[in-house]
Amino acid sequence: MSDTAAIAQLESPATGNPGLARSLTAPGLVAIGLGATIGAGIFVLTGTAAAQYAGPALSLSFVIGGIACGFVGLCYAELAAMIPEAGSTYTYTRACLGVLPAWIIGWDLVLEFAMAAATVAVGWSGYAQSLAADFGLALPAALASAPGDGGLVNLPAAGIVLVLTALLTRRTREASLVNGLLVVAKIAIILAFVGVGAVHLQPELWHPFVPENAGAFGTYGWSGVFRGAAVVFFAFVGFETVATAAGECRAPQRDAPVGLIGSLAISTILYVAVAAVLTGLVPYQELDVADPIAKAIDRLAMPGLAIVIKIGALIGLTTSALTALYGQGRIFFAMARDGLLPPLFCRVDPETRAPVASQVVIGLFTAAVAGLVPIDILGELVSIGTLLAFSLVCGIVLILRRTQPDRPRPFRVPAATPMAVLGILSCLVLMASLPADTWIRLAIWLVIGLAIYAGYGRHHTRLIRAG
Ligand SMILES: NC(=[NH2+])NCCC[C@H](N)C(=O)O
Repeated sequence: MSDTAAIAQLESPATGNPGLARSLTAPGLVAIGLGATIGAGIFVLTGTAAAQYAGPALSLSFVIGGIACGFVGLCYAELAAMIPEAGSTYTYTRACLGVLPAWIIGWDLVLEFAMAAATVAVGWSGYAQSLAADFGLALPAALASAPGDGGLVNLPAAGIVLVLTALLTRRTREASLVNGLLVVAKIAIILAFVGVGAVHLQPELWHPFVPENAGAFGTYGWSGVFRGAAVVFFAFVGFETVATAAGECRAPQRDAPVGLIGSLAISTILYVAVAAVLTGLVPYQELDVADPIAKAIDRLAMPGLAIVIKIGALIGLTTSALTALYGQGRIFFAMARDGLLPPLFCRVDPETRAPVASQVVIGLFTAAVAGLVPIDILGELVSIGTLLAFSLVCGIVLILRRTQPDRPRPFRVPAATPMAVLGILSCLVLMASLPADTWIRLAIWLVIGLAIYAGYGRHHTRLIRAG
């Protein structure tokens, strides 16, 4: 569980609460960012992205993703420092554009959070099964993967979501220390992989660096590099969690951007290194597996290390899924308070002060998704949903510079107009690189959201505003 700031805010629903301790410094923010960010993207999706889209050029895909997030990160920093109710994209949209756009974005954020949690859970299941196999244990095939992947239900994926949900219904105050330790463990594992792998590299596997396009957009070639970037964009999702903690840092104008860009830079460097090592150890065509890092280590015939790495991956995936589930609870909390969702979602348990009912509903939904949908479909849906939210954040920065030029901005994006426009453009390019199916799924998701708004939110926000 990474962001204590968010927890504190949830525990005292009056947002902008003066009681929030301003205790976080830049390194603490960087740790929050890394805790929320490093997970299934690097441990799982790198495999398919290299095998199906980018080949060895996957490291370049990560560079592209990192640059796009850099523009967006600066925009987040400006909004986080400016709108003290810094919650999430939902809160910014609600404050700047009104109820309907806020609902659309809030609904879109379900992709970025609940669906991300489901994606990570499927990745967790892959590593857990791979670890169990090292000890001769295996699940019946029907319980090992989703229907689209040849099973009936992915039981470990659904199970981990339910376990984490149970955790989230409890008090989570001392979470930050634990988070710090887990982040260190996660990074140590990645560095160990990069270090050991670097010694055994077979550079000839990097040639050709950009494999020739196989005749369809996105299958290798430069379009494959961009599709790879759009798919592994998932790996960057979560760095913006730092923005939610801006209200708790000592000097937000300095620390928020350092925290955002710092955690982004560190994760980008780690990702590029992992992608390079991975594709230098295993022919990219063979990486189409649920546990690519483990597969690479298996080749080195170091069984001890393989087990350590798998455990490390499981730890990393657990924190990533936990923060995503937690963040979803918090977004629904804000939306329910505005009347866009039933009051159940902002009910806080008097004893644990956690939004218990809401976490349970979210947990059941997410567990079902994790049990039934294959990881590539989920990951791409998360990427497109997040890219949409990110481009909106850049747009809001631009709109507010027009409409509210005098509002105090403790942090200002340098060269705001070009930066925000570049942010929007890079998000759009990545979205455009995703398969048509993903666009259709996004459209269906948004239509369902609009129907719910018409049937529920529209009437209830009016009531709340009138009362
Ligand atoms: N707040 C979130 N949406 N968290 C999910 C983050 C997913 C993370 N980037 C990963 O690769 O596992």
